[in-house]
Amino acid sequence: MRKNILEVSHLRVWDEATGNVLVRDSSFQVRPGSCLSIVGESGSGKSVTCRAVMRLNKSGIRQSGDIRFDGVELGRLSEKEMRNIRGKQICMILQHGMSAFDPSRPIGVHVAETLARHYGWSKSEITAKAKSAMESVRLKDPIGVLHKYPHQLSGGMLQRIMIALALMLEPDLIIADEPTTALDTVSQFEVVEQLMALRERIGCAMLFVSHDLGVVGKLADDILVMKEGEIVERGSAEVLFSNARHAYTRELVSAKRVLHEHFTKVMGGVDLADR
Ligand SMILES: Nc1ncnc2c1ncn2[C@@H]1O[C@H](COP(=O)(O)OP(=O)(O)OP(=O)(O)O)[C@@H](O)[C@H]1O
Repeated sequence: MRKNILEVSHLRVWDEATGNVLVRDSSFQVRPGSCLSIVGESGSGKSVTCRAVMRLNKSGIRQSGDIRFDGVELGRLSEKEMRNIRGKQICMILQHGMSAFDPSRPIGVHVAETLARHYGWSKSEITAKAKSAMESVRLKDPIGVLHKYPHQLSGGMLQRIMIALALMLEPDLIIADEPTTALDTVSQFEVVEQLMALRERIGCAMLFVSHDLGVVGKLADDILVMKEGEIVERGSAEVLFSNARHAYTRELVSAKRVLHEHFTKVMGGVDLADR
């Protein structure tokens, strides 16, 4: 059997200024091609965990423990080596597309620079590949979109551009931190569909953070539940949804059911979650 693509052992993250521990002693693995979802209430340490893997927490935030990506201990890499891994081997899809793109430059410039940094493609090759990837995430008029600035596009469009970029970069791991939270319901479904298609096409693994268990149910093979910086439960999605052991997980699952029933009722009986 192939080794895990990501192995996190005894990750501890703390705020140097206050001494507050943000993640206590977190260990988990992601198998190649599988999706591990981290769920939990706001402030439980999900984003800090993702940023620790990417080594992107703010400078006052310290971390210890061992993070291995494809067998390589990321903590030992120089910042330059880490930059080569980010994007090409690990792609991050963030909650707000706006924060992922430079607001002062058209989207196409960002896309071209990212691709040129990792591949030696010519300008015309980049345009052709970007056009085809953007069409496959159902973005209309891709060339027009490449000329737009981030503020001229909707949140759902920016998320799909990030997914298109991941399609072109073909990373081994995608870290998606609440990629659907800021979107309206229709865009949420479109983005989840595209993330599922992306996994199918490039076979990448995924670390998927969300507090929306409906979305998690569509994507996750395995789930970690975090609370106050600690992993309080873990297991396969199937087992966790039907047979949660921890009271907190049961609360999450039943809150999801109530929301889901309410949603079905207000939609006049149409169950979008099962589309
Ligand atoms: N730059 C920072 N400086 C100090 N504390 C921070 C910083 N970033 C996050 N924290 C703290 O770390 C804890 C975990 O935050 P984190 O953003 O990981 O939570 P989360 O589970 O992702 O929540 P959400 O679902 O709201 O995004 C919180 O108590 C937060 O206040």
